[in-house]
Parts: sequence; C-alpha cells; structure tokens
Amino acid sequence: MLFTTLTLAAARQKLAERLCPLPCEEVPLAEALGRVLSGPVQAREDVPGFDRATMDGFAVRAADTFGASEGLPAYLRVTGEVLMGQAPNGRVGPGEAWRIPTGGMLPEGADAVVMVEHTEEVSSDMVAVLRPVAPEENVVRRGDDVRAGAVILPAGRRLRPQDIGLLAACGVARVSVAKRPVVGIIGTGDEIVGIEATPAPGQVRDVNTPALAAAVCAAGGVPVVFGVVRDELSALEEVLSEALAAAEMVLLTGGSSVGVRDLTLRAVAALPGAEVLFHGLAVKPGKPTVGAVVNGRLVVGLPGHPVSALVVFEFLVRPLLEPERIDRVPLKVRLGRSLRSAPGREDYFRARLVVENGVLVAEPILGKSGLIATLSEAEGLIRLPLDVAGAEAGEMVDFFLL
Ligand SMILES: Nc1nc2c(c(=O)[nH]1)N[C@H]1C(S)=C(S)[C@@H](COP(=O)(O)OP(=O)(O)OC[C@H]3O[C@@H](n4cnc5c(N)ncnc54)[C@H](O)[C@@H]3O)O[C@H]1N2
Ligand code: MOO
Repeated sequence: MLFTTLTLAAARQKLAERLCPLPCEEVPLAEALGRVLSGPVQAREDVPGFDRATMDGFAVRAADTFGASEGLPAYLRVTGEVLMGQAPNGRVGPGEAWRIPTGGMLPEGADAVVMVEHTEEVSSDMVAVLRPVAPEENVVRRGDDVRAGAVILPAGRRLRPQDIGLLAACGVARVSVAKRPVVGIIGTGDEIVGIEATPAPGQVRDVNTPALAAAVCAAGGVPVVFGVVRDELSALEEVLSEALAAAEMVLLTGGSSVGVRDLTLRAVAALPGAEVLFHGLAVKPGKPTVGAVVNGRLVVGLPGHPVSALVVFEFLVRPLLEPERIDRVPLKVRLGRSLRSAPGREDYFRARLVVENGVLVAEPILGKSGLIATLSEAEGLIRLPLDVAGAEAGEMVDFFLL
C-alpha cells in the first residue's frame, strides 16, 4: 500500500466538510463554561439598568464644582443620601449634593460624582468640594455596558468565564449550546497492556487511550474508551462498529501504518458505507494517519507512537472539535538551535519555551516520537512549514502552546 501524502490543512478540510452539525441542548449558566453557543444571544434590557456612581462620594451637578480648589472650595448643601439597592427619593437641585456609595443609583439632577477624598464635611448638611468634576465623571450611564437589543455573544462562541459574567449581567439564566460531541477511542496492538499491569518483555502500557481521552475532554468532547483491541481484523471491525453506533467520531491509535499487522485501514474500509478520505499526511510526526467517513461519522486512525498520535490530534482532530481553532495563530518565537526538515513536509518539533534577554526562545527537545516524556517536557511545538529544508538558530519560527 502506498501513502498518498496530503497536507495537514487539506486533510483537516476534507474531514471538516464531512462533519455533521451537532444538535442543541439548553443548559443552566452554571454548566455553560466551555460550551459552544448554538445561536447569537441578544440583550433584552439595558445594563446597567440605571445611572450609577463608580466612586464613594457626593452626587452633584458638575457645573456647581467648576473652578473649585482647595483655596476656594465650592460649598454645596447636602440634601440627601443614596442607599444601596434603592432608588433615590428625591433629586439634586442646583447648589446641592447627595451622599452616594460606589454602585449607588445616581439621583436625578446630578451628572457626576465627587470622590469623598476631594471633599471636606463642613457640617452635617454642608460639604466643601475641593476639586472640580467634569460631567459624567465617576458615573456609568444606563446601557453603558450593554444596550437592549444588542447581540452580546455570537453563535459559535465557546463560553469563557467573562462570557458567563456577561450573560449573568443580562439575566440570561439558560443558554442553548451545541451538544458535546461523543468521541469513541480505540487502542490497538497485541503488545499493549493496561496501565495497572506490569508489562512482560515485549509489552508496553497503554499510553494513547488515556492521553487521547484527556485530549478529547480538554477539547470539550465526551470521550468513551473502547479499550485496546488485539491485532485481528474481525475483532477490530467489531469494536469499530460498536464505537460508531455510540459516538459522533471515532479515533483509533496504532495499526495505521503499512506493516502486516497494521489493520486500521482495512478494518475501516471494510465497514458498510465507509469512504476513505486519505491515508498518509505530509507531516512529521504523523505521516501514517488515516481519515475516513462512515455514514456521516468521522473516523481518524492516528499513528501508534504516542507523540505522533497527540500531535496529529492537536492539529487535525482538535480543530474539528473546536472549530474556532482552525485558524489558530501561532506565536512567533526565536529558534534556540538549528533544525533540519524535509521540503514537502510540515515538521513539528517539541520544544521548551524560555525567556532570553526578554525574548521568547524555543529550545527544541529532540527524540523519537515513541518517547512520551519528551512531549510532557515540552511547552509546545515549533512548526517548520512545507516548503523549507530547515531553520537556523536565531530565526523567528511559528510556535504553538500545548
Ligand atoms: N516500514 C515503515 N514502517 C513504519 C512507517 C513507514 O512509513 N514505513 N511509519 C513509521 C511511523 S512514522 C510511525 S508514526 C509508526 C506508526 O505506526 P502505526 O500507526 O501502524 O502503529 P503501530 O505500528 O501499531 O505502533 C507504533 C508504535 O506505537 C506503539 N503504540 C501503539 N499503540 C500504543 C498505545 N496505545 N500506547 C503506547 N504505545 C503504543 C507501538 O507499541 C509501537 O511501538 O510506524 C512507523 N513504521
Ligand atoms: O510520522 Mo511518525 O508519526 O514520525 O512517528
């Protein structure tokens, strides 16, 4: 079998085109973090709903304070006090001031707040203003945060803590979000044993299914691990069918290459309705990757080497789960040592990020892609693009944080 080597971007595009939209569900705000809005959210009301003070002090008419100074204060009559959580029961007339706490509702007539530090109480009903305030100073107006009718969050937004805060401010207690995609994960290989086992000579513990399950979780999906299947076509076909019945997407690891025991492609292609989209990527690590669609569900056969599996997950699978990452912008960092790569292939190098003389420098961590500790040590990945044969120490290169 020959590899057809597609670029990572082209492979991602082929898979993205076949991705089915997820149904929606409504969740309370407390469960909405990290979820993706299925439609835009519109504000029903102004926020804040009333003019507010942003400082403790006195609500005044700014014009009454013009020209005030320590030597020649503006003397204003204190005619009321604003209480928190209550509407003022009067207005500020010319030459008057009301005590007001931070966040209190600005009484009618007032257009600014003088900070208490810039005043002196002359008596219980007289205050000396020692500095002028401009209209609007220390005040937020009704609707300054959000205007009624405005779209506050767009469809497709993955909700962050600040978005949850905005929704709360607008009284949106429940939101409609896309269902979390269920992602089935299948390991393969006669040599793979469980993490609690003591491997016999020739055996290794399962790294990929726990690591990929964690990666799926981090990308907002729901991982379902279908265990590690032995290298036998019928066994693999059976578990694949089971996984496809339960999940929107299925990831396999191992067996994606061209060895006699590498069964992923055969097992996937044998499924009724299967369409193989690619076998082989112009990327290192990760060349032996398989992409297929089976009755609208995506199947990705990731390489068995743990670093390769996770690198391909990051750039091929994760953007499918988090479409906002498709056009992810890399950091530009200085390369700590020269690297060789092959033109016609995109290369990813594990690297530590250090600061040297105030500049971010990526120090490559060299090692074969079977060595998971090298990826654990890395803060991210350097990318050398398709058309270069390497990069020299000191050059600026693309860097993706992991
Ligand atoms: N003749 C060739 N051999 C290989 C090629 C090639 O082009 N021609 N490609 C190499 C590259 S690159 C990679 S990457 C690997 C990918 O191989 P497979 O996807 O077929 O994976 P396996 O052969 O099953 O396993 C490779 C390696 O990974 C270990 N492994 C597998 N699953 C797990 C797991 N769940 N946890 C931990 N480690 C796992 C497995 O034991 C092998 O050591 O193929 C190269 N060969
Ligand atoms: O392409 Mo493999 O994934 O180098 O280790």
